[in-house]
Amino acid sequence: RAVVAIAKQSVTLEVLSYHATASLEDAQKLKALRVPSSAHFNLHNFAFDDIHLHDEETLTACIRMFLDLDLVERFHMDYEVLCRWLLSVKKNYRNVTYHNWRHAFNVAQMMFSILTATQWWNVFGEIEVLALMIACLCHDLDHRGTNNSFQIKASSALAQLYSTSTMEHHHFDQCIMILNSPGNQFLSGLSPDEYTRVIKVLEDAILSTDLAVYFRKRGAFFQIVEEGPNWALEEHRDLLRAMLMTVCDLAAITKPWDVEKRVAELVSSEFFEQGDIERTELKIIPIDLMNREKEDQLPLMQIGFIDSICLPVYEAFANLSDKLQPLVDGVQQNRAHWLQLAEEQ
Ligand SMILES: CCCOc1ccc(S(=O)(=O)N2CCN(C)CC2)cc1-c1nc(CC)cc(=O)[nH]1
Ligand SMILES: [Zn+2]
Repeated sequence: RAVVAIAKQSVTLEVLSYHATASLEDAQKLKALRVPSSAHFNLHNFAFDDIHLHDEETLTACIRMFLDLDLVERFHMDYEVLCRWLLSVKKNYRNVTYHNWRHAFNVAQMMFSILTATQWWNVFGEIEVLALMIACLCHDLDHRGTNNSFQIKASSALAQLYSTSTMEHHHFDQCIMILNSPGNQFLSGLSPDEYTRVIKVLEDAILSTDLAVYFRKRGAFFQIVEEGPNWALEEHRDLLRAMLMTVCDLAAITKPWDVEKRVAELVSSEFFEQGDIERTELKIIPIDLMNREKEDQLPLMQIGFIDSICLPVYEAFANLSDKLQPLVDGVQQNRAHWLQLAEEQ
């Protein structure tokens, strides 16, 4: 009887772990695919738009970024395990309106294009580049389309676990769960010290995607940028990585108007969906940001978002590298579009 019980339990665990990670068959299919060049995907372009890519192509594009950053060779990655890990990460994003796999993929592409355009992959080093790319792909894992304040208001299981940066702690948790899952351990070629370092940088990077953390840290960052040349010093490195995560996370605001307009539509829909749940299930009136009845205020809210959150950090980065000036120009152009819409109201 004991044997049967153990057999049953292992089946249950297998089903659970199956649920959380991709199958070997799917990994072998991805492994067999050709991986087009970064030029084919337009991956070095700040104006990159994923809309024309099929899901499979987003995965081969991720492989292309890891290959071009020389991460596969340098960290002796087993190619099939890398494929399985990418599939598992994608599988652990829910089908929510905005915070889905496509958002994570776009954030990773922006990190790739910034690190290469500025040559900052040299400043950060291979371990930190590896950690930043993993962080971008994993930074919103298992997002439910609701924000931190909703978790607290709904006293969700996640809010019981983490009282601050609730979602971001959960995203990091999910990231570690996948990295430790059988068949997904694509970092097994790293030395123990290298692995420890990657996980530390990874945790800080994912946690810094909480805008509350960005607000807390950005003053010190702007000061360093003001002071001049020694922004690249080791002691400022973690602050730089934290700000870089925000820049990549919010990068839709820098994109050509047709992209920004489409993404803003997704962001507002997800906010309104949360507002609907707050109204029906939590019996509270949602804040304007999440209130469908205040939809007409959206252009003005975007202008406030641009002026108070976006422009300061994109301008600071453009001061560090003029290669990033196109990002500031993109934000300015979108600001003009939102202002035009606000004036038409
Ligand atoms: C597009 C629908 C309206 O979108 C917004 C409305 C208001 C503000 S806000 O700066 O006033 N502020 C941000 C901090 N919150 C805590 C309180 C509200 C931001 C956005 C917004 N956020 C994102 C990031 C997910 C992307 C984006 O495009 N727009
Ligand atoms: Zn995000």
